[in-house]
Amino acid sequence: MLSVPRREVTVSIPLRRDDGSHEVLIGHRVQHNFSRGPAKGGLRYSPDVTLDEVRALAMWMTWKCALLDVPYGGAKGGVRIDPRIHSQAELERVTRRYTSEISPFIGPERDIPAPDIGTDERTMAWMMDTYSVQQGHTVLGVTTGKPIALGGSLGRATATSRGVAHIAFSALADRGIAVAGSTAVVQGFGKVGRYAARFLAEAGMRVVAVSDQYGAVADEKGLDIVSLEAHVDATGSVVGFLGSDELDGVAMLELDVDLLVPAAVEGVLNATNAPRVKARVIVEGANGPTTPEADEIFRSNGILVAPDILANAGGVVVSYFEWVQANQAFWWSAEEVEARLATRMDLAWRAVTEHARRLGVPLRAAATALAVERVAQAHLLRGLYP
Ligand SMILES: NC(=O)C1=CN([C@@H]2O[C@H](COP(=O)(O)OP(=O)(O)OC[C@H]3O[C@@H](n4cnc5c(N)ncnc54)[C@H](OP(=O)(O)O)[C@@H]3O)[C@@H](O)[C@H]2O)C=CC1
Ligand SMILES: O=C(O)CCC(=O)C(=O)O
Repeated sequence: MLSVPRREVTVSIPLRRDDGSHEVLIGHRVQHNFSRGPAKGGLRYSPDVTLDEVRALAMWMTWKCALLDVPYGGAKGGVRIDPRIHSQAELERVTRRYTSEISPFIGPERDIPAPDIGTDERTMAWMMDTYSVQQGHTVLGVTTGKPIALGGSLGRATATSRGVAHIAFSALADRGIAVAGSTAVVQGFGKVGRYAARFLAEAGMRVVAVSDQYGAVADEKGLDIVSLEAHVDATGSVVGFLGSDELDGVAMLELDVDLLVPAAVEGVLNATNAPRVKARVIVEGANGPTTPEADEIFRSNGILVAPDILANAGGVVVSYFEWVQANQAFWWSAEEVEARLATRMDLAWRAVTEHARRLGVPLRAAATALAVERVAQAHLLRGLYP
């Protein structure tokens, strides 16, 4: 039961473009597991989305939620669309139609979407509104990652990156590397990469290179992340940042640094480039950035890899906090959110490293084993054929 999704929904989404033409898009929502509670996971807008990718991402959500002990199963959604070539009005129409199509399967007690690649708090607001209109009343708990003014939680926008930074500091300490003065590279400058770079720099690390889809920029003295954020807001890319050197985004992954944070897409660390990766520690901000072949190479080369289901779990932890707050209509301070997030990340880091030592396996195997055990236990306690 754990090796296959419990439910998969594929929908056709007719879109009227602003110029009057029409196209039909494909969307998916895969619910991998409900044993520990409602399904939970992001919604991705990307031209590369496939059902198989969404299946894998949904399964990772199940393990992530179990590892961090949030009371959810796992799900993921995807629409095959390039959000960069569509207007806001078109994206709104797509989001509303996709939500209508999947609305029998979502809800605060069923499945709770959140942002992922290519979606944001506005997408979650449209989804919440569409679902609420169908229900006849406002249902704040149907999505997370919403705007603060509409039932979002303080700290959700930065939560994944805070968790990544938290795990990065623990992993560097594990390798005896002092945070202040050490070097880092961050791939991806979106919702996760941008704040991860900011938090690493704030802690005194030299972030020597970052990238996006258009290329990479580098500065061996350490990039000024606050100015870089302003440049990205103004131009839409890291490329062309004043005073930086241009670099190939793939070659950037092979720089000799203490920490590498892939925070973009799957499979970027693979059998081809893994033998050339020189980072001492890799902390997976993205889901699935390392292929199994690369993982094996990192293991034999002594590189410590903090796996995605641990390293990027801060987002779903604060999504859980948002859902709890929305369902109770009682809001926490940013300090409360961040303190609770730090406690959970710390507990998970300790549990995984202790399990890894006990079993004599890498962190990914230990994290997965712990998570699968928890889900299997819940599944069996409900009865073999629930
Ligand atoms: N958002 C969240 O809370 C969570 C996200 N994740 C995972 O983190 C990863 C990033 O998600 P998120 O930040 O939300 O997504 P965003 O869409 O906000 O950002 C994605 C970033 O990756 C860049 N990118 C895409 N392809 C490449 C490439 N080939 N090389 C370099 N950069 C690239 C994009 O570039 P450009 O800006 O040019 O488009 C963008 O900067 C995904 O794997 C996601 O599943 C995991 C847990 C939670
Ligand atoms: O916040 C959430 O519910 C899920 C975030 C997500 O998609 C992920 O962790 O990969």
